[in-house]
Formats: sequence, C-alpha cells, structure tokens
Amino acid sequence: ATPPTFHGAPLPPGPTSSWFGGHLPTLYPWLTYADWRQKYGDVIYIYSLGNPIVILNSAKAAHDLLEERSASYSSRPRRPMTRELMGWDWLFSSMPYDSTWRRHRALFQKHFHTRASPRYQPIQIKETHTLLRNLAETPENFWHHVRRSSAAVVMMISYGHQVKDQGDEYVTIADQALTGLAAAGTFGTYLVDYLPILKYVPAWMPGASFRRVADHFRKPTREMVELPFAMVREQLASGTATPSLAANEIEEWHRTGGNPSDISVIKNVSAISFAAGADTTVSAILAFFLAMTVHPEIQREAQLQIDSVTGGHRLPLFSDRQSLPLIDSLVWECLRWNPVTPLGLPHLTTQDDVYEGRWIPKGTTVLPNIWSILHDDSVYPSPLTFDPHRFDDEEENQKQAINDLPGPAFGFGRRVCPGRYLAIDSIWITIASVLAVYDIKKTVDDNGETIEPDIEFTSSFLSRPKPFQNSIKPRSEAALRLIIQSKEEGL
Ligand code: HEM
Repeated sequence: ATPPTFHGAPLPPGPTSSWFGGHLPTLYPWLTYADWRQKYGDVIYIYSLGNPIVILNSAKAAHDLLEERSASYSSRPRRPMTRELMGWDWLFSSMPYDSTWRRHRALFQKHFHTRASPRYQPIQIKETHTLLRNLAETPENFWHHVRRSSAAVVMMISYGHQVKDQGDEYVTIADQALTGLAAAGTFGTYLVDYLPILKYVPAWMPGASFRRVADHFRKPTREMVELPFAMVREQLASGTATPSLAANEIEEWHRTGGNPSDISVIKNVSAISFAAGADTTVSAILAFFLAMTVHPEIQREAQLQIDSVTGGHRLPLFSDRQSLPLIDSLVWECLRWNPVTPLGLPHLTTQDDVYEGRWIPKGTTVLPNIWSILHDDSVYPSPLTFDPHRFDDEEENQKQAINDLPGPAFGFGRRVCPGRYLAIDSIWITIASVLAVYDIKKTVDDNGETIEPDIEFTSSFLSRPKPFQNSIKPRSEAALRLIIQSKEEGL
C-alpha cells in the first residue's frame, strides 16, 4: 500500500512498524532514540499500537516545534492508567491543553515566577542547614537526608507544614502515591495507555493486573491532595495557620466571595509541588554527590572559590551568587550530565502540521529526547564527561556555537517547567553549602582499597544515579562548628 501523506508530505522516517509491531524500547529508551538519530535523523516517527509517536532528537527540532509552534504542540497524551485509573487527574502537568489547565498553571505561576521564587530562599536556607547537620550525624544516609530537605521545602511552601525527620504523615502518603506514578510514569509502560478501552476490563480478569495496581494506588493518590489541604483549612478555622500557598489562597478565596470551582484549583496546585518538585530536585542533587565523589579536583576548586568569598567563617548565602560562578556551572552541568527527565514530559499535537516537508499528524505524541539534546557532541564536546568549565566563557562559547546552557532540561514552550527558578535555587544553595563544609570522597574498603563508584543512572522516567557509596566528612574543626552553629542562626 502507498504510505499515507498529508498534502503530499510523507510521515517522518522511522523504524518500520505495523499496527501491532511498533515496540518502543523499554530500557533507556532515550539512548536507543539517540542511536536512531544516526539512521533516521532529528525527527523520527514510530506508530505503536494505534498511537502516532514522534521523537525529537535535536534542540533545533524541539525549539522549532514545541516553542515556535507551541499553539498546536502543547497538549498531553491521554494517560488512562495514571489519570483515570490511579486518580492523578488533579495533576495539571498531565492535563490536556485547555482552560482547566490554564487556570491551574496561572495560579502556580503566580507563586513561582522568576521574581516570586526568591521569597522562598529563607526556607531553602533553613532546610539546607538541616541537611548539613543530618549529614554530620549519619553521612551514609545522604540519600534520605537530601530527600527530606527537598520534601521539607515544598511542604513548607505549599502548606506551611514542617516535616518530621522520620515518618512524617504527609510525606509517607505522598511517597506511596508517587511510587505508583513512578511505576506507570514512562509513556507506554501499560497497554491501557495505548488502548484506553482496556480500562473497562474488570480487575478480577486474568491479565488485568494493571487494574489491581491502579486500585492499590488510588487511595494514597487521593489522600495526597486532600489531607494536607484539610489540615490547612482546619488551622485557618482555628487561627493557627502559618502563611503558605494554600493558606493565603484559601483566605483570598473567602475574601473575594469564593467561586466553588476555584477551591479545587487551589487544592490541586498546592499538591503539585510535591509531586513535581521533590524527587526531581533530589535526582539533580544526587548527580552532584556522584560527580563530586569521582572528581576531587573540581570539588577542590569549588571549595577554594567558596572559601575566597566566605573566608571559611560562615556558610554561603544567596547574595554570594555573583561571586561564585563555578557553583552556577556545577548546577548546569549536573542538570546536563544526567538529565532528570531524559524524555521530558510527552506533548501532544492538536493540529496536523508539516515540518521540513514531513507530516506530523494531529494527535501525535511528541517525545523530546532531552538526553540526546544535552549530549549532542557538536554542542557539548565530550558530552559524557562531567565538566562544569564548559560553561565558563559565555562569550567565547557563543562565538564557537558550543556549550549552550542546558535550558532544555526543563522542557519546552507553554509547558516548560514552571518550578525551574525554585529548583535552580534549591540545587544551588545545596551545592554551595555542602561544599563549604564537607569533603566528599570515595570510600575505602577494609583492605585499604578505594571503591570506585559505578557511574550509572536509572532507566526510569525520573532518572537518577544508581545507589553508590561515598565518604562525607566535615572539612575541618571550623567547618564542623559552622555546621553545628547553623541551628542557632535561626534563619
Ligand atoms: C531539577 C529539577 C526539575 C526538573 C529537571 C524539571 C523538569 C521538568 C520538565 C522537563 C517538565 C516538562 C516540560 C514540558 O512539558 O516540556 C516539567 C514540568 C513541570 N514541572 Fe518541573 N522540573 C524540576 C523541578 C520542579 C519543581 C521544583 C517544581 C515545583 C515546585 C516543578 C513543577 C513542574 C510542573 C507543575 C510542571 C508541569 C507544567 C505543565 O504541564 O504545564 N518542577 N518539569
């Protein structure tokens, strides 16, 4: 049969696939798609179980389509498994491009735009100092401590809630819910995402294990959005609420005579920071710990730069940023080296379109290959090497058309990550503070042999280093004093 065309434009090239045959790779799909770039190019088409899918392998294609043509590239594919069966319909990151999404996004932006985010710096400083103290006590639990701090920042911003060190009720519920989301996160893990009709299959039917998985996660997914919000409403009623996104918006809602449908927007927006903001930030910070473990020379240089500004007498502050260019470069390189979301979030087209002579049908799922974009060796020479110095000389870089800042790490167009200013601040203050007072080194085993950590990352929707060991010790007696004193500073 002749292949379909649109006004004479054929579909983009890609691996041949029949209606049933187009299988998406399941392990590190971004690496397979990056390989396909050699064979098929920057824009690749694959048809999988009734769904047209386009993969964008270059910054140019992602920019031209997701940004320049964002009016028709900004929806999201229907995700029956997570949204309809697991109960994630409150998550505006997966809402279609419509007025409901717009209301959610506008309220979110009001609290996290570039000038609003610095309001949260005192919270970020306080939680980073708690991280420093926790690292002094049980450095081997650094994963847990990093996660705790990230969760604490977003819970304080959203609900004015100070999380407990262990067993916090709301964090536990959110973690249960997020386990389900992570399992179903990569597009196409569950057949029901391709064939929505399957959602009507009863849970007891053989082969319907996805229904049982979904039922299991429904409760925490609902509670994650309901329970902390109910807590804030009770605190407002009893006059004990502290300022927070939820508390401020609920009060405003009462003052302005509250349209009932607005309260669910406030509730949903309050909850999304944890879902979208806790684990993403953690992944980037863990990449930093891994990079420092294997690159003592870069670590040393960053420490000396910090010492030259603080004199070793105090912990870094956001106001030191201008004087600490290497910390900015470290933040960028962590985001580039192992992008937190290697395939971003899928976009969906709402119009037929022709790009460079190729037809991109209406209803196509578009996957930006952020990993491939940030490992393009014509833009980032030696892309697998962790090298923050690649960002040093912006002017020279521009002349040579290399080493763009890795903005694509945060996605594209009208759907670009609206939490990126907060995220960058969190990563920045964590890196600066940890390096100010700690040495991160490889561990040594009982025979005195150095243990080389594997530089490996998970293949999940949110990618992070695989578990690794290191030694995290205060740099000196003076550094230890700064760590202990950070509690009294009462920021
Ligand atoms: C290192 C940290 C982070 C990374 C790498 C990251 C990356 C991303 C990416 C790639 C997208 C999809 C953009 C697109 O569709 O093209 C996204 C969306 C989103 N992010 Fe982030 N993010 C991070 C942190 C955060 C934080 C801290 C928050 C909240 C406080 C947040 C809130 C959101 C929301 C609400 C969306 C959905 C936007 C929409 O669909 O309209 N993110 N993020």
